[in-house]
Amino acid sequence: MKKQRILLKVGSNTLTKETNNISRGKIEDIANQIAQLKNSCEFVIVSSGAIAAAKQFVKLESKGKEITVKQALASIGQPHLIRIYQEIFREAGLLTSQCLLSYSDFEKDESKTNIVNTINVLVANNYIPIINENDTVATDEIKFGDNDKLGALTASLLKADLFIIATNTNGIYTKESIENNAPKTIELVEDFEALVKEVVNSKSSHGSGGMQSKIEAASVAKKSNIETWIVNGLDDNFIVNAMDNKVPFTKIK
Ligand SMILES: Nc1ncnc2c1ncn2[C@@H]1O[C@H](COP(=O)(O)OP(=O)(O)O)[C@@H](O)[C@H]1O
Ligand SMILES: N[C@@H](CCC(=O)OP(=O)(O)O)C(=O)O
Repeated sequence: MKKQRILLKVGSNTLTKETNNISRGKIEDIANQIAQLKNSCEFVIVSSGAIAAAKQFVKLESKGKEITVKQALASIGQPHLIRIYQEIFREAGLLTSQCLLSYSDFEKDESKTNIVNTINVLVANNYIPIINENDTVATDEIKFGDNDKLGALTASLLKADLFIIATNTNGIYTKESIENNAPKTIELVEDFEALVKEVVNSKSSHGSGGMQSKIEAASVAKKSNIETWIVNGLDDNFIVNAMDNKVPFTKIK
């Protein structure tokens, strides 16, 4: 049986469980779910969290631009982040690798071919690629938003069967329900144009793109006929529970 290829995007908020530290418990939760699903699904992860990881260890002095400090923090935090993934995934019997990509790589045919070839070999050998933006050379993600678009571009390039975005809400809520303080999930999106009107102008403490960038990412995936699920990564077992329809989340077909 051909395995379902899933591109999982995990934001800083999910990884820190909205605290100031990377949550080993959350990474364990992700590892346990992947281990549980490994006979039917193959995973590629786009993970943020490099800057959040660095902030645990250092405070940088700088008279330079804020963006440059963030790039330096990402460089310090990325190896820590990967070390934590590697330690925890290994305990769950899973192998991991690191790939650092930037938007411009998706504009060059040769780079695209190299990305696909490398990742296919990794996956065929049961390695789980953990992708982040190469923040030293590119500032798109840390300046404009988050890894949502990187996740969507990667899902399209790798011909994923499903794109899962883990964030800190039960998917996309209706605007009216947010305003009434009783958030209600839009479970199935068919009218994409109407969806954009539901976005409210807020984002979470560690996140940067808000729901707008998730919707844009979903539209990139949709163009490649990939379904996007926006799920609450703060909950334990969020992937398996969404697959079993046990929790509210947004499905964008
Ligand atoms: N319609 C909506 N439904 C749910 N969340 C929304 C909506 N509109 C805006 N948001 C905001 O988007 C946030 C999630 O995006 P973001 O902060 O970038 O998180 P992440 O780090 O997971 O990428 C939510 O916490 C919420 O504040
Ligand atoms: N690439 C950087 C920043 C990415 C970022 O902020 O993304 P997200 O948490 O998805 O809103 C990092 O790993 O810290």
